[in-house]
Amino acid sequence: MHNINELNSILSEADCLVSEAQLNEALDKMAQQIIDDLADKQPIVICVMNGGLLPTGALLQRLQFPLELDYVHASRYGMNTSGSDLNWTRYPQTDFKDRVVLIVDDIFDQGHTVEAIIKWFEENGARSVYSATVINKLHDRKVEMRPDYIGLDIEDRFLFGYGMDYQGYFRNLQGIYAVKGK
Ligand SMILES: O=P(O)(O)OC[C@H]1O[C@H](OP(=O)(O)OP(=O)(O)O)[C@H](O)[C@@H]1O
Ligand SMILES: Nc1nc2[nH]cnc2c(=O)[nH]1
Repeated sequence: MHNINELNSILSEADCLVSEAQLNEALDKMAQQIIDDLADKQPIVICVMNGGLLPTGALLQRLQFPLELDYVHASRYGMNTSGSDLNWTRYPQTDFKDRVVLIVDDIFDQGHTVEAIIKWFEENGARSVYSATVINKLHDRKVEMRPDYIGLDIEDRFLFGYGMDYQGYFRNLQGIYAVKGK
């Protein structure tokens, strides 16, 4: 457990890059695009834990059509930050063979996570795989593909809030912050 005074000063000194209102506007636009494309496709929405939790909940509230929900946990950070191999600790339980799948995550940074998850679903029998991330971080260290639905482009800093953690904390914030000086 971290010192609460240190955590509070990280938050109070951080730069707020995206407000709750800006997040909601971006989520509304993403949801409308998803509705236009998938409302008649009975997709399986896949939340990529842990970061995808808030974005998935926010999108689901805006998607009032027939869909199913499942989640995966597949992570490269903390294990091997340079490679694209994922450490899967939870596979989906819903039968997605020949189904349309929508992957939802918080951030598309280098893109290895979303790219590898899409590939896994495609190789294991999904009919088609779409992807959505609230944040796209702007830099030139990325994989070639891009998510089908992106909320906001953000500068290349260490971010937290709205799914993203600072040392395990602050995933719950209704805004996106950058650590001071980073
Ligand atoms: O685009 P990339 O460079 O691959 O990075 C993005 C991934 O990193 C974070 O997850 P992380 O593996 O840290 O796990 P978490 O969701 O539990 O925080 C985030 O939630 C994305 O899944
Ligand atoms: N918390 C956090 N996780 C990430 N995973 C990939 N990029 C980031 C980031 O900027 N912040």
